[in-house]
Amino acid sequence: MAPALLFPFSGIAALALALLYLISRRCQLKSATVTFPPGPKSPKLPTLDAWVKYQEWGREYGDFIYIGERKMLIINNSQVAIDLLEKRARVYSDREASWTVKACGAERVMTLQGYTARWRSNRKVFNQIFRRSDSSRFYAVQYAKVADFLCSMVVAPEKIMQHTMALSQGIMFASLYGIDIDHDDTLAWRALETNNIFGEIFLNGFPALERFPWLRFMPSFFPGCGFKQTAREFQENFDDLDTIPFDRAVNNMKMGTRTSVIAELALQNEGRPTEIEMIKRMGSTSFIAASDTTMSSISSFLLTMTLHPEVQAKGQSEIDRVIGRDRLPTFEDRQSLPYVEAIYQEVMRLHPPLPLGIRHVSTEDDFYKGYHIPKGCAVVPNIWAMNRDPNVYSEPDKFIPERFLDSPTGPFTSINDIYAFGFGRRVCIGRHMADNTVWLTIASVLATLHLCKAKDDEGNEIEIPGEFTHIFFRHPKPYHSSIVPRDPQARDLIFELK
Ligand code: HEM
Repeated sequence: MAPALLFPFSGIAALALALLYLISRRCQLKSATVTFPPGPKSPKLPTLDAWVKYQEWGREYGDFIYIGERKMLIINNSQVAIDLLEKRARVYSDREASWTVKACGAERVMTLQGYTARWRSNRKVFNQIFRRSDSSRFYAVQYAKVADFLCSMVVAPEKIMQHTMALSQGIMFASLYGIDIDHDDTLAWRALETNNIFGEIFLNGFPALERFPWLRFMPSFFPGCGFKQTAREFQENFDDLDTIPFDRAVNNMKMGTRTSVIAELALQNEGRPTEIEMIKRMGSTSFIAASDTTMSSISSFLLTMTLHPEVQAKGQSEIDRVIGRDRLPTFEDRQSLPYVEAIYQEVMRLHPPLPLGIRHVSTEDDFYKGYHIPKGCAVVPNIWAMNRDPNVYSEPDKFIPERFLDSPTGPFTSINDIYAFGFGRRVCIGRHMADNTVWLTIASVLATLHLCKAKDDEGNEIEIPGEFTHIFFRHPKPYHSSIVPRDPQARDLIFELK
């Protein structure tokens, strides 16, 4: 038979097969006595260190736990996360559309948008800026801001937290808008406040509103409507973050004083209001998504170096051997510094800034390992537990960078293996930039600074409890330490850069 004649039959056959597949899948779903994955019945969900509790439940119920009452699946095992969130990304890439998100107008933040055409368009805009192949466009800012950071750490080491936040925020503002901001700039405060509310939105939402959605129609003074004030603050802060830096960047370019990634994108899209809105939102969302996370990773590194002087010394000696003492590390040196890489990997393993990632939501009924996962299920990747899986990591709670040197793949693995950046189609879009910022900071601090415990008036070391925050974003709590240049040569190097 001629191929042209075969065509309609093969089309019909394909259709019939697809139909059969759908029917058999439906039957599969129906015939099964719908067994949900195991999990505690009506548990009280923890608000503090939830990742630890979920890990404990994992020991009792297995690698994935279902909380029926909440339609929530908690994943404690990386292979399960890969199977569902990556291999079945078509089904598991939605986000929760809560009343809280709506009340805050937070659907404009890409991170919270459903798996829709709007999200896809936004992700394309982000990708134009943050794709791996263009990461080098941020190098100059990253070098400059890390150099500033080293100076600040020497000048006022007691303000370690402020400097770390200023570094994370500063890199983002300068990279996108070409603007330098101080940590006390209004925009920096706006971002911090917005992030705090963001944490609240992610964590539990506004419980009263979630329970009684009709409260959204009530005035602010109505009992239970306190959330309205928070929602208003979020919107106002976000409006400012959307517009103030964007306008400054565009003005700077018009005046010919400074160009920037955002201003150039805006120019290319002049007269296209929808695109301009997306670009504005890309800026503010990046800023919010980047600040606490990057700050957390760098803070965790600083704390671990203070607590593990032997690791710090090994990192320093690798840098001295490979690079010498008369310059700072650059991105070109990265592949020659396996121990520094192992330190970076170990920080990201033990201290993921978002221990529970960001929930994905399923858009179809699904079956996995004989269990039913219903449509609309919120899937919580417990990155914290995955990274402490005793079947993958020996002595998982200990900080041992050598584990990456000794692993068959070595420390230079794919960025996709760093679960701290999330999974599948929703994986962190800024991960290449973040990876570079955190690595460069680690290498530069090791090259120039000495971190150790502070001493009291009697010369005794002040113990560091090594505590971390417990809610949503996880980062070290303030502690006392001593930060000084490694020696006069390092001091000169730091101040020469200024
Ligand atoms: C150490 C730093 C960072 C960490 C640990 C981190 C981690 C994460 C995680 C866990 C997610 C959720 C992924 C998922 O849903 O599976 C995420 C999403 C996201 N991140 Fe990051 N992030 C970091 C830095 C950044 C930076 C610098 C940007 C700048 C653009 C950024 C922008 C975003 C955005 C926009 C999303 C939402 C993606 C989406 O929903 O499609 N992040 N990040």
